[in-house]
Amino acid sequence: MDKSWAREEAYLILSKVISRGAYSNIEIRKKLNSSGLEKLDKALVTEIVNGTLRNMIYIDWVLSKFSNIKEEKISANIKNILRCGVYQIMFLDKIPDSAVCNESVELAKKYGNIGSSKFVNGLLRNIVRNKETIGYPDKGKLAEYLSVKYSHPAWLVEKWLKDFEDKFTEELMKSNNDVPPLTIRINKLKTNKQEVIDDLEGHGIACSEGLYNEEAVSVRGTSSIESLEIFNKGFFSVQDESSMLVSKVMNPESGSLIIDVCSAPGGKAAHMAELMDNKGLIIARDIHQHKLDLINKACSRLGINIVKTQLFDALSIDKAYIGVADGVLVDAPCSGLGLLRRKPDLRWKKKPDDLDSLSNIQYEILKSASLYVKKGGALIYSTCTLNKNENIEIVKKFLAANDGFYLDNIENLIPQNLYAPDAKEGYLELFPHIHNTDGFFIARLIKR
Ligand SMILES: C[S@@+](CC[C@H](N)C(=O)[O-])C[C@H]1O[C@@H](n2cnc3c(N)ncnc32)[C@H](O)[C@@H]1O
Repeated sequence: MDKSWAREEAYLILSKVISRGAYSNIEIRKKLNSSGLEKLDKALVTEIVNGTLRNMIYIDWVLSKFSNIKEEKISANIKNILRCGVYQIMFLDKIPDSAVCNESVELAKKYGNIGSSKFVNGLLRNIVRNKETIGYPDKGKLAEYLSVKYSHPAWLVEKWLKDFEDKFTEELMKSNNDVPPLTIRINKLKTNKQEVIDDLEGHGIACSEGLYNEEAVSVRGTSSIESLEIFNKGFFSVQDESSMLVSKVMNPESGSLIIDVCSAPGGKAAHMAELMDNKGLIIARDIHQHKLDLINKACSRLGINIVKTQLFDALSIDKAYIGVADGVLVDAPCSGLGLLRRKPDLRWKKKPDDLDSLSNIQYEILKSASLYVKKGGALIYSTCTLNKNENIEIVKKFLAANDGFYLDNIENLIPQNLYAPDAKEGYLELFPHIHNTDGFFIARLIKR
């Protein structure tokens, strides 16, 4: 297949994501499943789309340094063609710069006009001539320097510089630009780890042990693991190791009653059912019916029948379950700042206001959910974000108003090799640059 076609596909996906707010992972999957691209071309499309999105603030900074036309006067199509071009020039070795310039010019003729194609030609060739000396903004203005160098929005960099040490913030941002590992969770109800590894390796997929969880396997060399027969047979689920640790911290006993108040698409509910040997009852709730359907589909694939889905708003109180659950999981809707390396478009879709509104909802959900926990039962609060106001601050606020709960030492529930300095205090934080997992927060509270 012609490489230029792959790069045009990348530009079209990128335009949809940037200009029309589509989700990059969904658009990439849709396009690649329907196109006749070969494996290597698919990898190139994915790399250009995700790489451009990950590095967009830096790319726009480079463009602004060399463009003689103000950014707001450049049409969206031309801006996106330029962004793809600059990404390939600055970050990819495998495509000659001259080919990138020529193809960007052709795209500009097709999706712009002759005038804009001349502008693209001049601008990109100028960047190619100067690419070794472009550099970054002055390090003296640390927030601006980090924001441009690692392409994170300035408001987020400023926030993290307040919450964490400078070096910690830089390392976190750097690792957000890495391609994350793909991890699967073996379903012990149907198979064992070796059987899955043998099958995957037979398909040319490289496997290695997970870092922390015995049921985890890290896989490389595939973009379509969910199309394999053993996936359809329910032998495994795709899940990051951070998410697996939530169910470990719940530590549900076989035969127990668990209420998962924000459960779709059901990754943790299914994992808890596997840990419970499919015995007991897990009530899995969400406010979206179409998302509950995903849980039912996953459970039926995995051979799980103890998960009962219910459409229910976690902000409401269900009197039928007051004080009866052995465990309640609040895997709260959150700003998702722990997923920036997995979802490259998230960093510029989030706005600072989103964070404040979420923390109120999270607190209210935790308050309602706590009512279902029986004496001695566990209340787990988790998020996939790195924002203290949505994490430990929510737990502290809850404890200040509810002395019937206390934070429980989780040292014996988590793997020995997991760096978790706050485990004794009842919670843990995971960071991509420290743990090589998604960013996560998990706390375990017990009802007195
Ligand atoms: C972080 S996700 C849960 C992920 C899930 N626990 C898993 O492991 O697959 C948060 C979920 O909360 C749901 N949600 C948001 N607000 C809710 C509410 N008020 N009541 C119930 N569910 C809610 C969202 O639809 C979303 O599916």
